[in-house]
Amino acid sequence: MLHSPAPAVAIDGLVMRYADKVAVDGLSLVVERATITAVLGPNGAGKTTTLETCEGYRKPQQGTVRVLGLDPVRDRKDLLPRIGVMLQGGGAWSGVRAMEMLDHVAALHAHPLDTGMLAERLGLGDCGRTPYRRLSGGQQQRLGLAMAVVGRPEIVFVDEPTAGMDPQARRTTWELLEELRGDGVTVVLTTHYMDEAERLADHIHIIDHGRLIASGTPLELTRGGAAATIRLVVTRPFPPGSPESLRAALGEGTEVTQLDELSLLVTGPADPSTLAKVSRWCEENDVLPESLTLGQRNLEDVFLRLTGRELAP
Ligand SMILES: Nc1ncnc2c1ncn2[C@@H]1O[C@H](COP(=O)(O)OP(=O)(O)OP(=O)(O)O)[C@@H](O)[C@H]1O
Repeated sequence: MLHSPAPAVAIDGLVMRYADKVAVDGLSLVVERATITAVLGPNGAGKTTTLETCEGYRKPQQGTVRVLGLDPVRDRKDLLPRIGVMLQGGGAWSGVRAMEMLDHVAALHAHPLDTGMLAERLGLGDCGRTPYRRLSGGQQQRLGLAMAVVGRPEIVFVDEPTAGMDPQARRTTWELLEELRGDGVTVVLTTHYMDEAERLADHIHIIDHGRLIASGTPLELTRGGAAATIRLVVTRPFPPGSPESLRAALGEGTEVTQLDELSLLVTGPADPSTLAKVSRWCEENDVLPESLTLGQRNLEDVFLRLTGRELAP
């Protein structure tokens, strides 16, 4: 009987603690091969710890982690040549020149990509002789990405790949990640940027407090029939209890989340009847709207609704 290959990543009941701080709290998720999968979550959600466990840098304290069907700690030797890792801090020595570093990493692999072409592709052609510590933040990020992919890995883990990059560099990075997927490589990335996840990812796992709180394609996560948003911004702070009272006024099928003291987000049908109810509620509560904006529900709203927090970097 033919067996289908193991998923790129299979995490089951992972628990990771630092002293008595629980960083990952019973996380289970699967990443299918040849996808771009985004792990989204606010600061401290446990994303980096989870990735480091997949990369074999940390041993699961509870639960199991499998990457390409292998145990990242026990089978490290077999797995290492098959995975690429882009670390948040870059991972290069400060005095080494950019191209020397890339060539050094390439030499560790049996069938590396052409480093000159890869550097050119990522816009690093002009800074090949620049010492690592003199590269801009965005250049260091791109070099980190080049180092992660130069060995033609089957799966690449990229932690916030475009943090600190200008828009042009972000686009180049996205194109490279899409090309890798096209070649059958699995890309697992963490990001704070909703637009990045929405634009790039085939599948998104949202984690918060070390737990999986939602999972799906960008479309699955953002759809919800006529679900849309109304953003109500007011001139004076809302009276206490406003979200609850507005929710009661709007009735079933709507969610109200307070964004800050001057703005509320209503998720639900943004139809004339809901709008009329919002303005009637304003009148009855002596609240003067500064703006009332309609929008389609996006990932940012989904995240906000699930966690009550914005996903600010
Ligand atoms: N080496 C460590 N020692 C102690 N606590 C740690 C350590 N590394 C992480 N933590 C804590 O564990 C929790 C999860 O951290 P982690 O870095 O995995 O989250 P994250 O989602 O990657 O955050 P960020 O988006 O800020 O990178 C946080 O509360 C963090 O403070």
